[in-house]
Amino acid sequence: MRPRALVRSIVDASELGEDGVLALISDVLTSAPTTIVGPGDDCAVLEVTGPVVATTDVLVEGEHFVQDWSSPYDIGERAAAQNLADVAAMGAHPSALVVGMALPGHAAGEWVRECARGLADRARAIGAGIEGGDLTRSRGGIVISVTALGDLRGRTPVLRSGARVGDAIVIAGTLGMSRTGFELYDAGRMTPTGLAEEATSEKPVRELAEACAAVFRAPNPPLHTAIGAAARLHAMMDVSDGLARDCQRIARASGVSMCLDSTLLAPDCQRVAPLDELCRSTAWSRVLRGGEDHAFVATCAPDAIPTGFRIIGSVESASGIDVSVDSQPLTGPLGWESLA
Ligand SMILES: Nc1ncnc2c1ncn2[C@@H]1O[C@H](COP(=O)(O)OP(=O)(O)OP(=O)(O)O)[C@@H](O)[C@H]1O
Ligand SMILES: Cc1ncc(C[n+]2csc(CCOP(=O)(O)O)c2C)c(N)n1
Ligand SMILES: [Mg+2]
Repeated sequence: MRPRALVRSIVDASELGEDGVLALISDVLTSAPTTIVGPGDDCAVLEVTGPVVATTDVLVEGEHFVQDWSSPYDIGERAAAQNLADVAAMGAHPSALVVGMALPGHAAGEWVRECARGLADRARAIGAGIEGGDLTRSRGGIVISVTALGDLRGRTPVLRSGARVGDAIVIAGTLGMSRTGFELYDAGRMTPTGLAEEATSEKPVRELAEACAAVFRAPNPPLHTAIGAAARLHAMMDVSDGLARDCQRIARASGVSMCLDSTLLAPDCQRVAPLDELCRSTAWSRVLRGGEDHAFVATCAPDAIPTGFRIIGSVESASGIDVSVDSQPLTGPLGWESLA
């Protein structure tokens, strides 16, 4: 099992200095074989052919992760995963990550190394390198900013604006698990050593809670499934803010209505429902409005569902209602609102 405790004692970033921290993580940051100049110079130099996709996501301590809940390795994996999911959601192959870290002076060098290891392991698993970054001081909490680049390999990008009337709405990956994990941590029911003793004694429920907590700490979206399906998909995005909110983004970008079918989402609800008593919202709400599993929601011709995707609804002509469930408009918040 990975070390989950924050190791503060070894050597502080302020003692190590920028060059010292860089030296500490340099062997962890593996560059891709095709890279011309990796970490160490003013810029990386990458071999690129054709269009490049580019995306950035910023993770802020207290907003996106909490050190009491997540290990530095988890946080590195999460930072990589959510950027890799954005690249895959365009139908592109991730090729490079560039990582900025703002660290409080007391952050342990070992913390940074573990975080870098999480980043590098996830990047390597999909064939991408960590090609550079920046280290600076933060007088607040830790901030990690990841820029990801990807290669379309001759394909056209899969946009949010491509959904067509008559398409099926399809999904690959889990829904509601990250939100369930978040609610368990937030209520103090999930602790670094597992589900609090008094929460439940049923083993399957404990295992489910652990699985949801793991998805919250570091989601594992099916990147290969999304990239492999791209040629058949008309529109796609990764679900970061909630299924309903992200369907609304596709609806608005494509000028269509996204009609979800609750019976087709029932398996997702049933998966997380055993934890209802320990959560503050219902399984249905966690599935519909919870984000951060980074599942892929897409649309495609109903007779051409790609491997690894399943139908959850249909695309209909714009009715003034962006997202409906069983023909009823959704009321209340559709998902996470970052600046609220
Ligand atoms: N500060 C900014 N400057 C320029 N463009 C931005 C800025 N912030 C967001 N955007 C653009 O707005 C769009 C939506 O951004 P958003 O961060 O919501 O992406 P997302 O993939 O939907 O969500 P998430 O950040 O949860 O992955 C993206 O195309 C993004 O590049
Ligand atoms: C400590 C803590 N509190 C709440 C959440 C939930 N959360 C934060 S950002 C976000 C959506 C994407 O936002 P952005 O657009 O900022 O990337 C969600 C669902 C969390 N991960 N950690
Ligand atoms: Mg996205």
